[in-house]
Amino acid sequence: MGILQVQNVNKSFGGLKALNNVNLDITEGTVHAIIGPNGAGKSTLLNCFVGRLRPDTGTVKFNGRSLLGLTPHEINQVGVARVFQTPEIFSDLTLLENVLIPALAVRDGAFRVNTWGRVDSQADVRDRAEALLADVGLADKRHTQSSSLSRGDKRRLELAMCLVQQPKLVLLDEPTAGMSRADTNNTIDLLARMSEQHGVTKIIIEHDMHVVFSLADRVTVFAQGHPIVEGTPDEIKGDPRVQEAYLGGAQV
Ligand SMILES: Nc1ncnc2c1ncn2[C@@H]1O[C@H](COP(=O)(O)OP(=O)(O)OP(=O)(O)O)[C@@H](O)[C@H]1O
Repeated sequence: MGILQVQNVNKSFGGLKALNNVNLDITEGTVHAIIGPNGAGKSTLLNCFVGRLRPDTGTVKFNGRSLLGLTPHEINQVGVARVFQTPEIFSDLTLLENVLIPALAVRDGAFRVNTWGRVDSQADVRDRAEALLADVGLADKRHTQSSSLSRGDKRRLELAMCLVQQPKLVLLDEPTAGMSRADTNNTIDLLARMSEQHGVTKIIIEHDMHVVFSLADRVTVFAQGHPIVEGTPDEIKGDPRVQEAYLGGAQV
């Protein structure tokens, strides 16, 4: 049984069927990429995993437990974390403070102002936050205000904010969108190292095939709200159904 099981999920917006009978089984410890042309339903699916959208029908189970009806915070608490396309960080706070907030929130159930006052005495949480900032290459900047970071560094910070929660499943929405090739390659290296060190299961939505083929163990290709092909990167490369789905768009 996979760590995440999606069965017969449908989601419509008015007359538009964004997800059409989706079945997916994500194996624990793997990197699973979801690709497909614009409008194929990838983000809608991710939103159903994190409680931002509720499917019209079907089930989404994480470690055998239904996620449907849970709030985004509750889903976070059971071990599912999401890294957004646009980093969601607190610009006025330092990098270390940014990493401490989700660490304390996940430990205490919610972030409370009176908890903040005791942060310095929370050696375990602080040590973990500092270690993760070092992991993502931001140790030197830990006392810097986050608003001054480059886009690439902001994404690295968000990754540390995600991993400090010790999630079992991480959902990454276009982790290299808008990055230079050099920053993209650094992010690929970082994500690969994260898989080795933390063994976290990852679902990646990505348009950049270089990223997909560098990181993914399995790939599911979506078209018009439905998974049309699933396999290893080698299996889906050159599959005529995939080429057809993109209609001459991204070369797979
Ligand atoms: N909140 C919404 N209300 C109405 N239609 C929506 C909503 N969210 C998504 N859609 C539509 O559902 C379809 C699937 O969109 P979705 O964003 O899931 O695709 P995607 O594969 O993530 O695309 P992209 O790669 O461009 O991000 C699209 O036709 C989109 O316009």
